[in-house]
Amino acid sequence: MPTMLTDVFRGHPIHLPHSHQPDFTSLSELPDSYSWTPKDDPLLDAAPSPPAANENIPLIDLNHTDAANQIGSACRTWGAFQIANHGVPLELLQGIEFLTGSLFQLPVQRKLKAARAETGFSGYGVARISSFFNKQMWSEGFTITGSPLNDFRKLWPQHHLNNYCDIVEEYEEQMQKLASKLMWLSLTSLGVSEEDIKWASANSDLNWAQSALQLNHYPVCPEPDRAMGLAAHTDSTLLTILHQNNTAGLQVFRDDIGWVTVPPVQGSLVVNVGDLFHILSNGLFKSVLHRARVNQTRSRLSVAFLWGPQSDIKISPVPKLVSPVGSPLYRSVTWTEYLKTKATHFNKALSMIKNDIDE
Ligand SMILES: C=C1C[C@]23C[C@@]1(O)CC[C@H]2[C@@]12CCC[C@@](C)(C(=O)O1)[C@H]2[C@@H]3C(=O)O
Ligand SMILES: O=C(O)CCC(=O)C(=O)O
Ligand SMILES: [Fe+2]
Repeated sequence: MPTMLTDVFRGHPIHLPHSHQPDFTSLSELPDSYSWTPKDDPLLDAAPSPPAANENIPLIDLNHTDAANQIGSACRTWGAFQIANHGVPLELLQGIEFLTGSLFQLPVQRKLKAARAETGFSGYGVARISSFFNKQMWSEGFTITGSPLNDFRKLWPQHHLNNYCDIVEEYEEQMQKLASKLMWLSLTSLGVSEEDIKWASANSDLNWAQSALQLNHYPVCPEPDRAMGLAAHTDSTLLTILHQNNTAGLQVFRDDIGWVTVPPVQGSLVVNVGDLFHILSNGLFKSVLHRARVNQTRSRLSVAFLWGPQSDIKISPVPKLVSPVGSPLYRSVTWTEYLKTKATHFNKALSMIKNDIDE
């Protein structure tokens, strides 16, 4: 029986101060515990230098005949891109955004009834990565995997439940199909076909994949320049698909440029390459470092669909992408093993599974 995502953190309790979650709306000044300096995050002020300030991740039309190459190129240079004409109905994006908004509008005491347990996976709370930082993040989150019914029951009266569960189910189904399509488009650009990765066959019913939804809320903040919504991290996924509301905040990092803000484009979705796709592509696709900043006048919502393989699937560099004389850059790893490594070593997880290669 493969481990499900719900079991991943069983042996890895993380003490997270959910119960200290403030009522953000009541704070008119930024408490010191929320004020970040470069000591708390060395990349904090890596701003784009003026000549590069106009650079941005590409917006790719999925109906374009050259979409596969454009996606491949974006995965290599940015590790992120936006997509239009992705086929996910606008009403569904509006539906999940409405659900997310109404969840975070609930009083803190109600949200805490569905708090994520220390060894648990789903529910309400601060970001899992909070334990790696001295300062707190100006955000709250809600993680869902599988049916959200049990958690939603703790939040809402019966008459909302069917509708909200249907939205989540439909959203996950659409995202699942889209993620598989995007993975195959980007692999095609590298000359990799289904023959090369049998477990991920595009024609299978996606039984090999599993996912989680991360709902994020970044409340209005009295001093946004000193606060941090979600600290810099890479996702552990193959791919992450993100819907953001119409408030900017997501930033991606490029070594040669610095932090670049991803502007919200109505109806489009942001796609991030995660660590497992970086491994699968033998380092050709970049798992992108990203973070979320906050805003003084507008609150921000985002919904991240975190997508990876079932827990018994070993991910390793596709042999075709390892040069005939070279060796794979990474050892093989399952998503579960990787999430556990990440839960202990955070942003060092990827380098921990790197092979030692003699130059
Ligand atoms: C499957 C997962 C990926 C994730 C950890 C999680 O168990 C569920 C939440 C995900 C998330 C979202 C915010 C950033 C992140 C680093 C975190 O702390 O929780 C990611 C995790 C990840 O991709 O490693
Ligand atoms: O809110 C955002 O834009 C980023 C969210 C994110 O990175 C995540 O949930 O993993
Ligand atoms: Fe992320």
